[in-house]
Order: sequence, then structure tokens, then C-alpha cells
Amino acid sequence: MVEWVMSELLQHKAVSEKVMEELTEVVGMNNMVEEHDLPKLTYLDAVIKETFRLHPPLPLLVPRCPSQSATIGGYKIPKGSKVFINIWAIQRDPQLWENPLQFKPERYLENPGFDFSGNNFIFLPFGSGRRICAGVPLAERMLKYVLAALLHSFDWELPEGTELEFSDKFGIVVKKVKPLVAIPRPKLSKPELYQ
Ligand code: HEM
Repeated sequence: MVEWVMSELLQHKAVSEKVMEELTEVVGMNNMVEEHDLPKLTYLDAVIKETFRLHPPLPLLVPRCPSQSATIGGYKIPKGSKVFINIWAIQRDPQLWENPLQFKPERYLENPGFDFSGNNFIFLPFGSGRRICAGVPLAERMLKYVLAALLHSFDWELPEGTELEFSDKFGIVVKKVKPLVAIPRPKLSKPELYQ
């Protein structure tokens, strides 16, 4: 996920600038990111959510197998079927999302009803219900902390002559085909902060 977020930020300069502005305001150029800064980083939070929408690591969740037959949305689902929920498609559905292919973190600022609880059925990167991902609190905090630290401490750019590449490889877990290579340049005010 770190790789996808970094790739989207390198692709969308205006979004990246907003993330940097927020980090400078909340953390300051004389400090490293600390855990207590994280709840104040609302724009970074929106960037992470938008990346989860477009690049869900488990696009079909974990298959369900109903113990009883049911009819859902007019479709009969016999008991014992293997049911896959295609959240990749749901999270890009033009009937549910305005301009679904556009990378637009502002959607979550305008509508705060999006989180990782699995209660909003158009946004389910960690699944939903009783078998929702058990690691949500850890994944959410670690991802935000690592990204905030990398983005606040360094300016990032692509090696000369290279281009961003967004293709992914389908599987139980979806990965980037080509790993992102980016060059960090320290930007904090004092070199001691990096020790
Ligand atoms: C980017 C990070 C992660 C993503 C996107 C993710 C996503 C998911 C998804 C989609 C499911 C299936 C939920 C469902 O079908 O409703 C799942 C299950 C699960 N995840 Fe995660 N996960 C992440 C990180 C973690 C971490 C860090 C842990 C543990 C420390 C973890 C532990 C689990 C466990 C134990 C289950 C099975 C839960 C059950 O079946 O009851 N995950 N995860």
C-alpha cells in the first residue's frame, strides 16, 4: 500500500503539495512525525482512503459460503455456494462514485461517512461483518505513520528518464507489477533529526 500511495502522489502533484502543506503545518520542519500527530493529518487520511478505493489489496475479499439458501437483489444464492464480493468493481462503479477513475481524496472530506468499519457498502477495503480484517487498527495506524514519516522527512522524485507505471498483477492479493523506484532527498531543517 505504501508503494501505491507514493505512486499516486508522484502522479498527482497538486494532491502531493496539499499533503506536504498539512505535514508542515501539523508537524513542523523542526520535528519528526510523532504518533500524536496522526489524528490531525486528515488530508493524508483521505489520500490513503482514495488509494484503498482504487487499489484494494484483496479485491475479492475472502470468499463466503452461506449455510442457508437466500435471494439477494433478485439473485438466488444456493447454500454451499462460494461467494466472492468484487470490491474492486464496487469501488470503481460509476453508479456509486462520481468520476470513479479520478484520484480525488476530497471525496472523503466532503463526505465524512467513510471509514474502514465495513458499514458503508460501497467502500470495503478491509471487508465487512463478523469476518472483517482483524488487523484494521494496526494496518491503519502503521500505514499512516510510515507514510507521514517518509513524506515529511524527504522530497521524493523519480530517477531521471523513468516513468510511473500503474499496472497490477491479479491474485488473492493484488500487487504492483513493477516496484516503484523513487529517490529521497532530506528536507527537514536539521540533519540531527535523521539520526
Ligand atoms: C493493508 C493492510 C490490510 C488489508 C487491506 C487487509 C484486508 C483484509 C481483508 C479484505 C480481509 C477479509 C475480510 C472479509 O472478507 O470481510 C482480511 C482478513 C483478515 N486480516 Fe487483514 N488486511 C490488512 C492487514 C492485516 C494485518 C496487519 C493483520 C494482522 C495483524 C490482518 C489480519 C487479518 C485476519 C486475521 C483476517 C481474517 C479475519 C477473519 O476471517 O475473521 N490483516 N484482511
